Amino acid sequence: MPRSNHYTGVAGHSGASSIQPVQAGVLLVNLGTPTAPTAGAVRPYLAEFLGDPRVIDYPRWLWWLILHGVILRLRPARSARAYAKIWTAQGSPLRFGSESLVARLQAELDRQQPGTLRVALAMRYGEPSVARTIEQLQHAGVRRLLVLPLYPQYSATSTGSVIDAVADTFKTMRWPPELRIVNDYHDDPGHIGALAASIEHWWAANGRGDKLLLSFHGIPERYVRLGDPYSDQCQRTALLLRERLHLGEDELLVSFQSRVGRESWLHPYTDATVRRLAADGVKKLDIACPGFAVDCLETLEEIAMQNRDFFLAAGGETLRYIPALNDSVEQVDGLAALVLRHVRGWPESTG
Ligand SMILES: C=CC1=C(C)c2cc3[nH]c(cc4nc(cc5[nH]c(cc1n2)c(C)c5CCC(=O)O)C(CCC(=O)O)=C4C)c(C)c3C=C
Ligand SMILES: [Fe+2]
Ligand SMILES: [Fe+2]
Repeated sequence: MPRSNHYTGVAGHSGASSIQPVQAGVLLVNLGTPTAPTAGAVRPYLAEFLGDPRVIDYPRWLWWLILHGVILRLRPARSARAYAKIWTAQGSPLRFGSESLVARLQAELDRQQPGTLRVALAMRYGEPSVARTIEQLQHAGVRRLLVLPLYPQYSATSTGSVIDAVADTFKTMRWPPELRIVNDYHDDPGHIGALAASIEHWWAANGRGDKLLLSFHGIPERYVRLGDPYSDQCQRTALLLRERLHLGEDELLVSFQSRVGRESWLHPYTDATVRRLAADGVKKLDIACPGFAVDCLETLEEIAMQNRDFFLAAGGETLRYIPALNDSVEQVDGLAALVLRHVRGWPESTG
């Protein structure tokens, strides 16, 4: 393949003069979501997501056979039924929640530092893609790019994959912008403060359960053995949050959800934990999912519906899901502070 055909030219940069000088682009990246709650729309989404070697690292030929021969025949219909339960008039919660967060973050950054930062949203899988969004920022004159994956805890399967997508895009550009990538913000004081405030506000409005369970998305334990810091970062977030909320060790628990496949994933599993708590006599259980910046299938369906049913069936009385930070003032303020810290030192001119 002639490499030169892949490069996007610098022509797009000429757009810079027609708008206010933009100092830096801020690219928020979330996972991505199907375009409709149907098997036909879920299949290509799952094919891209589960075809990513960062997510599933089996030998390509073997995994290709399993993925296309078995999983993509069965899972799309099942996942579509789950998506249908949380789909709204505005579409997928992950998508409109992320869009609203980006709009509010732009407004807040404009208020604090008028005209200097341009915020955009990309999805790791599906649209708007990382490649197309970076190219649009480049066309708008952005010569400095801060990438902020919306994953508070680093995992190679999530954040690492966003880094791949950015690197792949840069490979196609003749004149890529300067680059900074936030690896994680699991212990960022603004973020911990935002989580604590949102849980406290929710308790003030709705009362408090007997225990608070923090459920994080799981990953295979093998990935942690290979050096993924995800598990440590989840535990650290939980500890910092427990201290901020002044809770005892037995009042706040951690578990891991959304296991896929046969390998052993991070323990304890959320479904086994809610059943055990009910069996131990816990009647009112509150669950929050601090690893998810925005509500999505994994929180609204898996936690608020499926795990609620498990808890009630095992003898619990009420399981209440405390919403993600979404586009709240707490999240917007926390991320605005994080962004301003990370762009510090980038000079005024657009280069
Ligand atoms: C099979 C391997 C998977 C790994 C590893 C994994 C890690 C991981 N995922 C998130 C965040 C989200 N995952 C979401 C959905 C989802 N996750 C997997 C599989 C793995 N995730 C699948 C197959 C799906 C699709 C739904 C399904 O069929 O069950 C979502 C929600 C998307 C939405 O549209 O609402 C998020 C968000 C993280 C943070 C992570 C590693 C830490
Ligand atoms: Fe996932
Ligand atoms: Fe799930």
